[in-house]
Amino acid sequence: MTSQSTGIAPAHDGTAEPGGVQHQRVAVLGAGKMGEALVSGMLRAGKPAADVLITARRAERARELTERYGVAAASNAQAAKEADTLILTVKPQDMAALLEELAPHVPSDRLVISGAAGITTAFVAQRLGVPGLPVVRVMTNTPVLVDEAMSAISAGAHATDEHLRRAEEIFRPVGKTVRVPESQQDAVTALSGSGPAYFYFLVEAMIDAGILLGLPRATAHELIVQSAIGAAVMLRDSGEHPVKLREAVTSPAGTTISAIRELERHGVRAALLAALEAARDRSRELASG
Ligand SMILES: NC(=O)C1=CN([C@@H]2O[C@H](COP(=O)(O)OP(=O)(O)OC[C@H]3O[C@@H](n4cnc5c(N)ncnc54)[C@H](OP(=O)(O)O)[C@@H]3O)[C@@H](O)[C@H]2O)C=CC1
Ligand SMILES: O=C(O)[C@@H]1CCC=N1
Repeated sequence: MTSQSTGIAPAHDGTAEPGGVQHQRVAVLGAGKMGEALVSGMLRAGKPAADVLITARRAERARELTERYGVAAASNAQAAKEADTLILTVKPQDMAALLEELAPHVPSDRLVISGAAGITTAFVAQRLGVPGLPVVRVMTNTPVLVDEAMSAISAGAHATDEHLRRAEEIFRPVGKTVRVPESQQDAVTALSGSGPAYFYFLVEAMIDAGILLGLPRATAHELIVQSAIGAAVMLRDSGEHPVKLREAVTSPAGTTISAIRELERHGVRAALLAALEAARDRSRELASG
């Protein structure tokens, strides 16, 4: 473990600060892609850099983040001591090792938020071994980078409404939040956690179709990306069911129905059902390594 330590200000007494939990110190443990996105989101939302800590496995990565965001880097043990809320953003496969390292250092008044696919709050609580420790599980997604994340939040055995609200305060500024029972988190991971990848995949395939039809790649890209944005905004803002929106595009004996017939003939709907089921199953497996 080569976690870095740079000068960390004295620990905050979060409760003594005006503004409540906004002023509590948050540590992002394992600040990779998602961890960095969360750090940048918290700072965009107005959290002072002095209230955010990061940990990284590589010194170079820690330095990169401290230079880019002005946040302090700490070892995992220091972060557990200094921060009120610990957000774990390591890969599921690295979670057991991180928890083993953290276990001797986590005081019982910390809130632990796990953002890893498949990792249950029970997995985290059992390995930390701190009686009564509140653990919250959150599945967010990469649009956290543009403040359009979908984050689903679940309480572990000792997490109260207040803990869920603290998690929401962190994730709401970077998008939408919903509360779900933890039993739904593997399905959530398959839908919204991985979801952006499916849309990128579709866009990529449609751009290829544009090439097949003889369009320049740049033109195909612009046409499809703007169509995706327009469709997404209509889905969000019209409140209409997607079937209704699709029917409005689909003229009798027109072009769209010819395309839909091919999508159905090639089993695209069935492929999506199977794909998301596979993602849900993989999420279930991740806690077992
Ligand atoms: N990417 C996505 O779209 C989404 C990811 N998630 C979840 O978020 C988590 C992170 O994913 P992502 O950001 O893509 O992954 P990354 O690999 O980019 O980030 C994880 C980071 O944790 C670091 N790390 C590993 N072990 C330790 C340790 N013991 N101490 C400190 N740092 C450590 C890694 O270091 P190193 O660089 O050396 O490997 C890496 O930088 C995963 O659990 C994933 O399931 C959730 C929703 C969406
Ligand atoms: O692919 C993964 O495992 C992660 C979790 C959800 C999105 N990306």
